[in-house]
Amino acid sequence: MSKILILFHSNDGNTAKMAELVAEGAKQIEGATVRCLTVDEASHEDLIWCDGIALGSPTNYGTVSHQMKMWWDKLPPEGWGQSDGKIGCAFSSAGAWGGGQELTCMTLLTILMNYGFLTFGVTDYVDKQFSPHYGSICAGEPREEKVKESCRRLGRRLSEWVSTLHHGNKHHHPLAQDYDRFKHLG
Ligand SMILES: Cc1cc2nc3c(=O)[nH]c(=O)nc-3n(C[C@H](O)[C@H](O)[C@H](O)COP(=O)(O)O)c2cc1C
Repeated sequence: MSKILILFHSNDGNTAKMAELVAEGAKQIEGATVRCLTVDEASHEDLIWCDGIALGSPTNYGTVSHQMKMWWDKLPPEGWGQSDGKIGCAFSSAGAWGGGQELTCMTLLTILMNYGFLTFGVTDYVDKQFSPHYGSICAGEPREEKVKESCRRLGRRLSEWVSTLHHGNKHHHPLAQDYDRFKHLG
């Protein structure tokens, strides 16, 4: 069983909607159990529980929200070093395209790296000139199908990696999938 945690903060619901789509994608791989929790709902036990995490925050001044940072800052120090080798990825909503979403994703990934998570990007093109290379990003709420699919693909990829690397299911490796990952390339 792949244990997937979607952990997010959202002031106005946009990142929350992304989180639901990431969860939807994660469930596309058989054997995935998903917990989709806000920073107010999640505890350190959820972090210990998971094999893989998708971390989502609104972009606030080009970086993570203080609520997201606080969640990590308040973790018990003895939990540090317990997540080495787990898989991690990131997503963020900002007010505008180019509003700093990828900077936020990189900061989220940096937090995960500090905890020993193996972080990944997604090479797929989910639409023409549209890819979640450094994590799924969105301006406002996810409305367009390509944005929604980018969130689903991130979650699916997380489940694919967890199933492959943690449970030895080679048929779940991204390169073994039969959907067209680069249909829109070019
Ligand atoms: C304190 C604060 C700082 C913000 N900083 C940025 C920013 O740097 N770039 C941007 O494009 N939008 C910025 N925004 C807008 C939010 O990122 C945007 O509304 C986002 O969709 C909110 O996501 P949420 O609904 O999950 O809270 C900021 C909003 C707030 C409240």
